[in-house]
Amino acid sequence: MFGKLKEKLASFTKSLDKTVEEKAVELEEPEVVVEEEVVIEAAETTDAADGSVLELSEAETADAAEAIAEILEEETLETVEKTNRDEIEVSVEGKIEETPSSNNVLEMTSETVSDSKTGAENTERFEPDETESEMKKEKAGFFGKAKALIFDREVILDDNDLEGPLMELEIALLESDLALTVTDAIVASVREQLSGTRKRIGKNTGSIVEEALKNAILEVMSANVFDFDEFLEQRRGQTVHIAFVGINGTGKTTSIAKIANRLQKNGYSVTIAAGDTFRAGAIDQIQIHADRLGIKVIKHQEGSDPAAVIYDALQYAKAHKSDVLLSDTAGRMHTNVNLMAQLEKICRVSTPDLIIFVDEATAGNDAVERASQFNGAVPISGTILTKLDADSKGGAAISIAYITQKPILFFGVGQEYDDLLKFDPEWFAEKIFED
Ligand SMILES: Nc1nc2c(ncn2[C@@H]2O[C@H](COP(=O)(O)OP(=O)(O)OP(=O)(O)O)[C@@H](O)[C@H]2O)c(=O)[nH]1
Repeated sequence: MFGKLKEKLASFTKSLDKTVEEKAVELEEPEVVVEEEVVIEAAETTDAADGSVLELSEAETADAAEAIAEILEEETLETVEKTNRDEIEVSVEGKIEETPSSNNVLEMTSETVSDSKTGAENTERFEPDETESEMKKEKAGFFGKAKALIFDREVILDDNDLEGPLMELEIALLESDLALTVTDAIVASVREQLSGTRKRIGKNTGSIVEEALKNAILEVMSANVFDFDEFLEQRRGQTVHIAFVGINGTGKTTSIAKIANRLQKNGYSVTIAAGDTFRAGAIDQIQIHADRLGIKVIKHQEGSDPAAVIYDALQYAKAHKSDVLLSDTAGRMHTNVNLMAQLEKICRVSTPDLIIFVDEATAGNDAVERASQFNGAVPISGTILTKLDADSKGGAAISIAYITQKPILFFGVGQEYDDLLKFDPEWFAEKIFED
């Protein structure tokens, strides 16, 4: 899902990660953030038989080796060369080995680094007459500090650093069918979050960029978040009328069937109004779904006044204490003035509690434009975006709530009745960043 958008966002994060990495500085006086006990415990519990080899987990050893490698500056090596003490070799295969030094020169290879940090303090620590257990603790303490050095870094990005990557982000979003205003809002939010502020980044540079982008997307997608289930729950005992509007063929009828199925599973009784009297076969189509689900359909002849059908259906639903009435309407182009006027009439006569706009995610910016136009004609309560399972770029899903200032309610993700996901901005944001 959202393959192309993911790809483009990943390219932006990668490019900015590189800048972050380049600008990251180690903190001069790091706090010891590593739990030393963990290292001590690992070392003590896996002592080799001869007592000279301490086993660490692979990850800890890799971290320790990386940490030590980082802090072994030339100057440090010189200091160590001067000290007459035991050497500690850390190999990336997972062992810390104490080896009595045959001479006082330390060798560093890509696989092996030697403990040194700063001379005097460590010279004292590794005196040969210390007990083994004390030595282990000291080593662990050293690794803790060494790791802290590497893990505790920070970065400050300025506008110059962000300019190139943010331009890349803007293009990526526009190419993913995001509306211009939404793109601008996301770029501005990312800039605001990253520019000028000190960011502690620890070891993982990637997370701050991804986090900023995720926050920005969440911000624009969370317009007037509305809980459909809660809305219905608060109205139990009344007949809630929900009308579905949109253009032709976007999945309105199928979405009505999916919602009906979901409502029934949640214990609501449902009636359907066959309000698409315009398209040949539309009444039969909704009837087929209703038969499968065991739902009563109120219908008139093809070509009759849809407002009248829906009005009748509402009276029926109320009289039969149906919890929810779902009204289908004919698909119409948002540009067709007469049909949009007819839609206004339907909504005036039957006063729906919710008007749900249905469009397909694959339509990208067109869907956003249509949502905006429908919302101008009748006050939509929210959107169902269908066909997210098809190759949508993801832009419409991000833009539509921001442009209409009405929430996305559900995503259609297939042709089966259960292929309906309740919208959750967090889920969406996770989805576009998952591997
Ligand atoms: N892949 C996929 N197909 C869907 C989804 N929702 C609907 N469809 C398919 O889209 C096609 C059109 O769906 P309809 O429900 O007939 O669309 P409509 O908006 O009612 O069409 P009109 O009656 O012409 O206004 C059908 O083949 C559906 O099975 C979805 O979420 N994913």
